[in-house]
Amino acid sequence: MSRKLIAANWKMNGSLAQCRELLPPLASVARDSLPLVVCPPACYLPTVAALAADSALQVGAQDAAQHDAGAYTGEMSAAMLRELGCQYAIVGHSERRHGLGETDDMVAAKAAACLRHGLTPIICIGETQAQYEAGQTADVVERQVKAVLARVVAEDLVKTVFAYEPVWAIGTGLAATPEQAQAVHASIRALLTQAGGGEAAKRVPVLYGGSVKAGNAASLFAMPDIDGALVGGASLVAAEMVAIYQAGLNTFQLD
Ligand SMILES: O=C[C@H](O)COP(=O)(O)O
Repeated sequence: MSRKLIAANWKMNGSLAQCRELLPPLASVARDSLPLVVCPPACYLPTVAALAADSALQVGAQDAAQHDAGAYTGEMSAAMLRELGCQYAIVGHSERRHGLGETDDMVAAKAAACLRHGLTPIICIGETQAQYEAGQTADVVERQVKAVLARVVAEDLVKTVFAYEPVWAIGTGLAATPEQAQAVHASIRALLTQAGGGEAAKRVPVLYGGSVKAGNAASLFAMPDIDGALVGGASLVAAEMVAIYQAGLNTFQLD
């Protein structure tokens, strides 16, 4: 299995009409050799799963509860998301960490809940602008990765995906340079090696997110430790998302 992967995070955008407009072009280009995961708002998951059904497209949620069931109004469990047709769930997106107060430990618990129910967690990590300017990127990323490692055993680590998303690059049009992102990705890979041995380092995709678009995707994908992208704004434009995916098909060495 290739460790490359590209995911679209629609955030709180879209409509039923947009699902019907955005899915067919993606379904027609998606290949098994490079997983393409669409993460719409939860209410559109059944529609997106139905539209993806006869293609190689895969479906992901934007969040998953840390608990399996109970009195947690508004939450959706990993098992429920599986029933809706999800194979993946994003956890720990910075908009939830910083906007909704999710802690490192909550994010790690969400990743563990996904793994208990056969969902692949796409675990987001990354420093804020203030942390970046204070030279704290390496420490922040290490702390966020280690919180996950404290809850996920090495055997399960190979079933995860990490996404490095510097908060200052999200939705700003100011992507990290390929070299900046590569340096952080290499440090994440080193942490995975320490925790899970060579197997985890070899198999866990480490995606980059933050202002990825058709124009910069290929240069990011050319870096040895950048295994794909978690795309926000550009994923709402079918032609952009198709072009980003095609940059992956053209740049990555796929099995
Ligand atoms: O999950 C996606 C990221 O937050 C990136 O968003 P963006 O591509 O709009 O910068």
